[in-house]
Amino acid sequence: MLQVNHLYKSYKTGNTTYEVLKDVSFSIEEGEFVAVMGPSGSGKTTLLNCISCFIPHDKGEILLDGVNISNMKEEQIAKIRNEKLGFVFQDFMLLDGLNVFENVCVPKVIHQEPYRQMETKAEKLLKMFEISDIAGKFPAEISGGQKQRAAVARALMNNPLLILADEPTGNLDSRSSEAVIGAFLEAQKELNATTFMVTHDSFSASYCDRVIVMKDGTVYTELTNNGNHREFMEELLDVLRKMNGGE
Ligand SMILES: Nc1ncnc2c1ncn2[C@@H]1O[C@H](COP(=O)(O)OP(=O)(O)OP(=O)(O)O)[C@@H](O)[C@H]1O
Repeated sequence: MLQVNHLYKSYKTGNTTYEVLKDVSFSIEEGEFVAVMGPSGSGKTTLLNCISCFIPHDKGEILLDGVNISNMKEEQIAKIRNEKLGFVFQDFMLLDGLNVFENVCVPKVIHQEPYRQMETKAEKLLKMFEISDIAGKFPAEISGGQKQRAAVARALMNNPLLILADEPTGNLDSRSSEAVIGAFLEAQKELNATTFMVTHDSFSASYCDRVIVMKDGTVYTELTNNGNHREFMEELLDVLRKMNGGE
């Protein structure tokens, strides 16, 4: 589904060039839920922004369902973002003037989809994420966990090939985080959704199939979940501790 091959990205500040991604390679299969973790400054957001086509990379390639989306033209990028990718952000990015139902429908409105079709799909997603009862409420009237579940529903409206989530539980307490991770897992189970999530939260990451750990702009290691999320969380915490120089 997603293949990242020998990706390099640097930022220029004045005369200085900072290499942030250095030969990053990995792949994600269809239907996988994968997290990327690592210390602050290790390049996680930069990696996500390159895959999202928000910023160009210097070298290497990014293949989405076999199509090379590296450094495409602006129009093509917009099409990929609208049709192939779904986004979930740390601060929800819901539109304050629209209710939950309308927010979830936004991607379909952009596509000018017939109302009845759009309504059926939105209702299905709201039900799946247990937010049907708040469909008529506005973002200011609902909890953070409910906002993020609405954002996950919105990301799924166009049946994207890949959902990109940037710290989706970063602003949530542990109960709400669990509900949001539950929404990603439900999307995986019911819709075979593929999700790539940047997170600092080992608890959330421990529900993923795989975790890619980054350090200094490279892939430090990849860990696979054996199905026991408690054991996986211990394993993750252990690797992060060791990487940070503990023991
Ligand atoms: N636009 C930019 N211009 C210059 N340097 C940047 C820019 N964006 C990020 N950086 C630098 O690139 C490095 C990697 O940043 P990035 O945000 O990708 O790391 P991260 O792993 O996501 O960190 P965090 O966990 O703190 O969000 C950092 O040293 C950062 O200061």
